[in-house]
Amino acid sequence: MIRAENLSRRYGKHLALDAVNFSIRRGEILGFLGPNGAGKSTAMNIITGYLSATEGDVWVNGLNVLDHPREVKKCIGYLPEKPPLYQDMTVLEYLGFAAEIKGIKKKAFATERERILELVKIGDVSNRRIGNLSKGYQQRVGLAQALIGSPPLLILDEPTAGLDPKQILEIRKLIKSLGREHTIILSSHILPEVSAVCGRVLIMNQGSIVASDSPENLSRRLMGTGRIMLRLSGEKARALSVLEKLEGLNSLSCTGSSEEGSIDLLLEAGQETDIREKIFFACAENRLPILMMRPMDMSLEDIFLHLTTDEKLKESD
Ligand SMILES: Nc1ncnc2c1ncn2[C@@H]1O[C@H](COP(=O)(O)OP(=O)(O)OP(=O)(O)O)[C@@H](O)[C@H]1O
Repeated sequence: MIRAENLSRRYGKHLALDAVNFSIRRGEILGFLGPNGAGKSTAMNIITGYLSATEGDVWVNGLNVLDHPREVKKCIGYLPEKPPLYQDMTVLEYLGFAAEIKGIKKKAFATERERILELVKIGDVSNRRIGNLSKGYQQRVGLAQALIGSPPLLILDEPTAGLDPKQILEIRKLIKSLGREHTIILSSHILPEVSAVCGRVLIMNQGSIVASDSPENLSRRLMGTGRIMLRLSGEKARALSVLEKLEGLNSLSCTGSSEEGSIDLLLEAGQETDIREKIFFACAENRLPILMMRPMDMSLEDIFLHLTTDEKLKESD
């Protein structure tokens, strides 16, 4: 559905997008995830044709965005970070206006209007002035505008920004349901958002893509069995002397004691190294009963920080 090759964008001297490559299959819900300034909006604006790339190409539905701007725009429903809603118009007036701008005939719009109002659940406010609606409702109106003309591709820039927790859940649910009929790209700097909604995540940082995978695979890949929490019954000094001899162990520390006569330990091995069996046999041979052994999961939050916190970022903090 979308293919981007070597996309770069400079703003003056600043390289906001640095030769990124990605593609999106039809039917995917893809999340652009990254801290502020990572280049998410820039990438989205290039795909939609609102911004030109300094270098590189994007194809939407096989059409080069630069060569076929009108056709490409027709395939895309775009919800910018700050949707240009006219506060003095009623919802219906605004949607009619948006349809007109998209070149959709009045008759065609009239037939899809009810479906869209129903889909984004704004039928009950359709005659109210946009300026009087809550932020959540305004976001729905923005989404309704993007859905006019049934574009196969939806691009949603920070669709839940500024909403309260209840509104966030509702919009996420709505986006998920839209995913049945549309290919969707959404950007977010909120991790739970992308893991809740997206099938695949592109993690961006400082204009580059630092990871691309499903939320589950990202967790699995980085989680590994590298860090293990262990609770043993026995004496601390003896436990440490047995465990520190383990092959493949990078670090060992005692984190306290949560049961009488036991000791809690944190063991770290290399990312790809599974030392659980070694721990078991070493403890068994030395008569140190294992009360608990648990690999420590790396949350998507940890992964994100791991991938996006580098020396450059630390310097600028
Ligand atoms: N019109 C512009 N002129 C100059 N610099 C810009 C312009 N637009 C964006 N930038 C810079 O380009 C970089 C990428 O911005 P972009 O808006 O794409 O990031 P983002 O990941 O969408 O961030 P956010 O979540 O804050 O919207 C930032 O450093 C930003 O300051």
